[in-house]
Amino acid sequence: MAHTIRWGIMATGWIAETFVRDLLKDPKARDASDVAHKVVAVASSSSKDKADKFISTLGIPAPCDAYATYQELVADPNVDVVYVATPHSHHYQNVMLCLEAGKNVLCEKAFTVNAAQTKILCETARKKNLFLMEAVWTRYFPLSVQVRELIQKGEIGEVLRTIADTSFGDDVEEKWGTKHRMVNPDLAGGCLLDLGIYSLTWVFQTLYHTLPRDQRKAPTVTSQMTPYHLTGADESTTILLSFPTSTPSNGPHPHRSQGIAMTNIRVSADPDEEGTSGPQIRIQGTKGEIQVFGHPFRPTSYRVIPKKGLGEVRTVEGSFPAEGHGMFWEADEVARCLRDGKLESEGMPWEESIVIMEVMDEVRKQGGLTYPQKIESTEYPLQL
Ligand SMILES: NC(=O)C1=CN([C@@H]2O[C@H](COP(=O)(O)OP(=O)(O)OC[C@H]3O[C@@H](n4cnc5c(N)ncnc54)[C@H](OP(=O)(O)O)[C@@H]3O)[C@@H](O)[C@H]2O)C=CC1
Ligand SMILES: O=C1OC[C@@H](O)[C@H](O)[C@H]1O
Repeated sequence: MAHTIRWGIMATGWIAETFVRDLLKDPKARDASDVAHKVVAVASSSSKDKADKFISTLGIPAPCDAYATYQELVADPNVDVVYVATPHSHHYQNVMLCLEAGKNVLCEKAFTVNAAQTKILCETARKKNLFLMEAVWTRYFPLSVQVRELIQKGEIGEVLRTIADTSFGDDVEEKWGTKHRMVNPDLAGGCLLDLGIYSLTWVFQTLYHTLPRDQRKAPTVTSQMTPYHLTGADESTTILLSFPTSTPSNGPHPHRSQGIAMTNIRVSADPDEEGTSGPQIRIQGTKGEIQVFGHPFRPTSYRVIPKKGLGEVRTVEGSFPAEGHGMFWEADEVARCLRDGKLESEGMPWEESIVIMEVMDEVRKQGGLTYPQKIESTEYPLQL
């Protein structure tokens, strides 16, 4: 019998729509018979009409309540878990609202504006015995799980370097202007928090998460940031991460590993959108390399290249069952965690979200990027 969870959706923007479309797909199409999803409530801070329209446009089956405030959503006793899909500037206030009301939460990336906010959210969830997860959906792709398993099995030896590039070649002024959340400092805009997080995801899930917990150590960070001339938010950021020595499971000598995480919204990592530029992620070990193709947030295939004489090159294609976007895998993880009484997901533990937020804090410090005091604040409640 499938364990069904009842979702409340906070906000009706682009990603909320994409996530809900995936929630409505039949789990059997992705071989998930143990969990199921229902969308029972949607809230829009703009108007009830907007929530109603969201429900009808997406064809969410009745009963599904529409609310004109987020407060009403978190007070709904039918909601098991809230999906927070507001801009990152608002995550701290919105997640606190959910937790204070006793709701479990899946919150979009970037989790918060800074690490201090993330720490308080995790502490609050722990105290209130509630589930909380940063929605880093890519980690739950079968492709990501397979890549992590290959690394842990020693397929490419000791992994010493990961290079990841999440970059869009946009006409920034034309496409994003000054008000869009991608570039608007009032909404914690900039490519680091929006896209750089995926490059960091690949660095962390290959060089950090694959180690036993007691060997995961925060990296040192060196970085460069280029501000967007119209708003000051970053339009380009490059980070060099150096992970401290850990005892390798498959090699005799302790080594440091390095990650290079790049993001840019003015030059693309895949200009012709055909993959001609090669992989956007390269994971390099002493016995070979794994290359990952497609956007780092939505990878489509990977290639294992053993060192000469150690085996054959092989390519593994991913797939998106039922023509989904790929967000249902993280939703299934939430359902399983709730079913099993877990407060956090092993795939994206609180501790790792905090370390990654600390890295981004340090990168912003080095690059001189600060956001308005209101959205950096840990005060709650605060009207933004
Ligand atoms: N996992 C992924 O692949 C993606 C994740 N994201 C993340 O999701 C979040 C939302 O992004 P996205 O859906 O693209 O953003 P949108 O601008 O499309 O939607 C954000 C929604 O948040 C609500 N909102 C509440 N307060 C504000 C405010 N002050 N300004 C703007 N919107 C507000 C609005 O919904 P309402 O009026 O209904 O309350 C709005 O529609 C971000 O944190 C982003 O990083 C985004 C894209 C992809
Ligand atoms: O999380 C994201 O992934 C997909 C991108 O298009 C989007 O800008 C970003 O927020």
